[in-house]
Amino acid sequence: MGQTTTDDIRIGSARPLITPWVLADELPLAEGAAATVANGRRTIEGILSGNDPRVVAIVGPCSVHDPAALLDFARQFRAACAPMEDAVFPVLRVYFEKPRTVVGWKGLINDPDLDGSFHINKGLHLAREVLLNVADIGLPAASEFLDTTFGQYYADLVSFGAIGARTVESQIHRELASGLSMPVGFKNGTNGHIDVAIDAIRSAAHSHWFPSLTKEGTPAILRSTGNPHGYLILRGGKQTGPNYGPAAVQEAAVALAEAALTPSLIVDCSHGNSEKNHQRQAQVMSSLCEQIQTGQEAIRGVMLESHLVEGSQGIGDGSELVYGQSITDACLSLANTVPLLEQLAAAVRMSRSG
Ligand SMILES: O=C[C@H](O)[C@H](O)COP(=O)(O)O
Ligand SMILES: C=C(OP(=O)(O)O)C(=O)O
Repeated sequence: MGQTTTDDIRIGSARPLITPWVLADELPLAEGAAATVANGRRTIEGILSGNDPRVVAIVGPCSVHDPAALLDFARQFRAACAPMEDAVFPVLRVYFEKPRTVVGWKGLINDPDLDGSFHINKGLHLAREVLLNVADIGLPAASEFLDTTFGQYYADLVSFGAIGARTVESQIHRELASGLSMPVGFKNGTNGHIDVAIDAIRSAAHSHWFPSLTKEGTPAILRSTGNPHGYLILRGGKQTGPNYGPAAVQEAAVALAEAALTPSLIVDCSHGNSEKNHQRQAQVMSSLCEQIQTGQEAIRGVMLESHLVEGSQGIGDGSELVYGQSITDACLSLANTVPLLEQLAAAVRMSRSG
């Protein structure tokens, strides 16, 4: 009789994973792109820490599934924002990792062919390539870090990181954020409570020791120095409902100040704040503009889910998709997003002049 098996009983198969070093060697970061990333980080930090009067606008599809459509969006978004750059700093939402409520497509890295073939090495290549192209267009990128090691493959190309509502309470994500090189936004929890995000900002500001991967792919214990640029993102939630209104924003600003943090936050117009109706993002933006105009200084950033084509579509087998339409959360079209950004720019200008 053989030895009783106790290990890897539920691991069906394994494939080799490329190392971050090999990927960066194949897709290196050139000086021009590095400058775009670094300038983006610096500007976002300046705005969120209250030293730059502009507002950060993080805009783009819920998820990237078609790199060509994302880059098409990026070029049009950049051009549309050019006349507003005195008031609104544009950042492209470039999300590759999707946290699912139960199950579903988990993003371009996990399943780049959209068909359950899970070619993760291909997904990592595509993600890095997309981010290099976005930097070449001249836009800083924002992305959610979900897997705690994937950042090693592409974080050098990201100007703003997000920790999502489903992982904000997770210690390993707080450790990860403590070592990230860019400012990081922490969403309130899916129930809407902001205390967990404030705890996360405080935790990530500290140094941590945690296991990860070196660029060469070796397991290592890393020591972070702590991230002083953690910010709250209000996204509404199931128990509290939306939290973009004047009372909720003021309450959040007070809670940040009480925790000895900069009373500066970002409002996500989508998710719990739109109650998953993408068109309601316009209502959220109107309220934010009114608050900015009437002197609410805590609102330093907004997030909008937007793509070339309004709405969303089912993924099917991935072969018959409408170009430029989301396959995860429904988005506003870029055409319907630009007037909201113009409204925001006008509110920012007005608040500064008065
Ligand atoms: O942002 C995207 C979604 O809201 C998030 O991934 C959860 O999606 P799901 O509830 O459809 O799984
Ligand atoms: C999943 C997301 O948001 P949240 O964590 O707020 O649900 C997202 O922004 O893609």
